[in-house]
Amino acid sequence: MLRVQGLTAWREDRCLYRDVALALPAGSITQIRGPNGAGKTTLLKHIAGLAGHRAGLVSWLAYDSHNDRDDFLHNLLYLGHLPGIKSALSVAENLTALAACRGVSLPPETISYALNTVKLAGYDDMPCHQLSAGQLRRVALARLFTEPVALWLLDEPFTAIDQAGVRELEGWLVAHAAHGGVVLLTTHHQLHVSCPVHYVDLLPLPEGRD
Ligand SMILES: Nc1ncnc2c1ncn2[C@@H]1O[C@H](COP(=O)(O)OP(=O)(O)OP(=O)(O)O)[C@@H](O)[C@H]1O
Repeated sequence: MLRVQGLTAWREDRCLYRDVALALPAGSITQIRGPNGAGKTTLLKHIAGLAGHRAGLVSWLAYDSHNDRDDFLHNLLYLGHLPGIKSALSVAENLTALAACRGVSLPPETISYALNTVKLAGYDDMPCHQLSAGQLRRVALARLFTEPVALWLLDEPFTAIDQAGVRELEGWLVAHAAHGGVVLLTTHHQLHVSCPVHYVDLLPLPEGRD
C-alpha cells in the first residue's frame, strides 16, 4: 500500500498542488491526469523522493518513505519521462548497470527474458546510440522485468511506443496489478485495460491561490 498525505509543491512562487492525498492499495492502477504543466511529473518525483524537500508524507506499507528510505527504494521502480539510457553503452550493459545501482546482479537469462518480453530479443550487444526512440523506450521498459519490485512509478511510459507496444504495455500494467503490484503513472494516453483504473486529476491552481 502506498499512502500519500498532504503533498504540496511549489515551483518558484506558484503552488502546483496542495494537500494531495492518495491511498493506492496492492493490485491497483492509478493514472495521474492533467494538462501540460499541471504538475504530474513533479508529483511523481515528489512521491519517489526525487524532487527535493517538499511538504507532505509518503508511506509505503505503513513505513515513512523518508525515514525508511532504503526499504522504500528497494520496493520502488521509477521510470522518468526520458528513457534514462546511456547511449555509449550497449542494451545489456545499460540494464546491468541500472540493476547494479540497486545492488542486483543480473544473470544473462534475466536480460534475455526481459529483452524478449519488450520485443528486443537479440539486441543485447547493440550500442544504444544506434537505437530508435521507441527502442530506447523499450530498453527502459525492460527494467520492469529485470528489477521486479512492487511499486511502479511511470512517467509517460507510452512515449514513442508503437500501437502494438501500447497494447503490450497496458497488459503488463494489468498483470503487475493482478500480482499485487501498485502502478502509478502519468500519461495523456487513454488506457484500455481490463481492470478498474483510478484517476488523480491535477488542474492548474488559479494564480495567487496558495
Ligand atoms: N526545474 C524546474 N524549475 C522551475 N520550474 C519547473 C521546473 N520543472 C518544471 N517546472 C514547472 O513546473 C510546472 C509543472 O511541471 P511538470 O513537469 O510537473 O508538469 P506536467 O504536468 O508533468 O506537464 P507535461 O504534461 O507537459 O509533462 C510547470 O509549470 C513547469 O514550468
